[in-house]
Amino acid sequence: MKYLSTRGHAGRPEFCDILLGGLAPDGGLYLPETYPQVSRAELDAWRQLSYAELAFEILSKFITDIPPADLKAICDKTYTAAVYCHARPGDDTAEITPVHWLEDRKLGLLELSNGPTLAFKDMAMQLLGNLFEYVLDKRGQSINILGATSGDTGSAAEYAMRGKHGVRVFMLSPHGKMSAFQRAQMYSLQDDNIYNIAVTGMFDDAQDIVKAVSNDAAFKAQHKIGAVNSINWARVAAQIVYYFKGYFGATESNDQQVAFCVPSGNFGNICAGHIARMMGLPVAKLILATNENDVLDEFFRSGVYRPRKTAETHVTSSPSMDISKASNFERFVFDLVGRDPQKVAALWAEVDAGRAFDLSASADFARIGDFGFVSGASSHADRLATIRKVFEQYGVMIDTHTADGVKVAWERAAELPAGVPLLVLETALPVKFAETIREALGREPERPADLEGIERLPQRVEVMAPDVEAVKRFIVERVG
Ligand SMILES: Cc1ncc(COP(=O)(O)O)c(C=O)c1O
Ligand SMILES: N[C@@H](CCOP(=O)(O)O)C(=O)O
Repeated sequence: MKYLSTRGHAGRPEFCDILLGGLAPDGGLYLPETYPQVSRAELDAWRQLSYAELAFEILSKFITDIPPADLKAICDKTYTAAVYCHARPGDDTAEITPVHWLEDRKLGLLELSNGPTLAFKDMAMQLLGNLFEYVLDKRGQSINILGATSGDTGSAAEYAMRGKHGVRVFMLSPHGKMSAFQRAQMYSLQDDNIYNIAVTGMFDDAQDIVKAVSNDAAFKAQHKIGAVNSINWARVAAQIVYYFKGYFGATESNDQQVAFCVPSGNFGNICAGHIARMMGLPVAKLILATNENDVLDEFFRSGVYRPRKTAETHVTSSPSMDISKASNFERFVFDLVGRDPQKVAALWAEVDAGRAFDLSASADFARIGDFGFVSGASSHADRLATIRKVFEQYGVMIDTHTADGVKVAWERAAELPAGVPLLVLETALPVKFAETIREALGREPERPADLEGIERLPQRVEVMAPDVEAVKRFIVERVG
């Protein structure tokens, strides 16, 4: 499988090169030259598979430069019940990502947050940790990962990369904007290969720094800079598996369709759903849910993409979705405009100059319905009401991001064809956002025993202005 850049760069790398490279040299994002298709016979054969087996089948379609036996071993090593051990009490722990029905076979949660850091990122990030180690060992190389987090990517990446040979992680987080639990998860790590930098800005400032460093080809090559954010295709590829697993969990036959509602920020998770649908997974609708930072909801309703500036980005009680410039949206727009890299490059020249673009009158936007997206937004009050309602009606405690999803799912469910089950992707567990859970329910969230007292551990973090050169200096001083 060869890959191309959304902005047209001529190289046609294979998977292992883009795993280590992250962003394309022209600043675009990598996508497969064509989306592999899944046949009915494959769907029939895959229905019974475990998560590890399914991941292997799907990833084999995208990764053709790792021998199948090695890829199988990496999937088996990654997806074990011991790693995904934070299941909701009473759920089938052997299944790794079970569906927890709220309304029988109608509305359910796809439990993706049972991994080490209690967020959906773990499912993909644990695989990336093992893929990096495998490829670096084979090539005798090392990598310095520069990442940005609004709260969950950071800890998921750091837990996945701790102790991996040849890997250092430099993670930028928004100073003072994450929950106490999220800060503790990252900043309490004392491993030699983990560096936390809190920037005095929002996630988008941190992500801009990551892209600026990555776009400095000489610095990137000299200091072996890599990425773990969903700008790295490997993250999106690993996230595609969620949708197939969710489909099999929610349906009884491959004649059925399913719908997904996805709490969204950087558009990485739902982008994987879009690709699963393009591969032939029977997905009736992809429902995108935002919080008060509603740039993406605005686009799907109006055709106008208007990234907000830092000062206009709200600090909310679903902080991991406090994103106003969604990196992966570029991947979707590439498909929307007929995979025309010149059009994408022109649109992102506007975005990079701090401006909006408007596709509302274009023939491309006229086809938006073909992609199955609908959207909605949620507020702090909605979040509290949804957390309460789900707890009172179904006895289930959900986190603030999942609550944004459930709120929008309820709003849009009536538009689905009759009999289509709707899964909300559970993107984190409630203990990560205890303050809001207390506000909603007047009680403490459930806390896994192994994460008891994490907020009291000593923390190690460097606070810095959002300055590309300062971040580069920090890296150089540590890697030599
Ligand atoms: C808990 C949670 N929910 C939702 C999101 C949004 O996902 P994405 O950025 O892939 O759209 C994130 C961030 O990735 C997250 O951490
Ligand atoms: N929501 C994420 C930020 C987006 O990160 P990505 O790695 O999925 O691109 C976070 O919680 O850090």
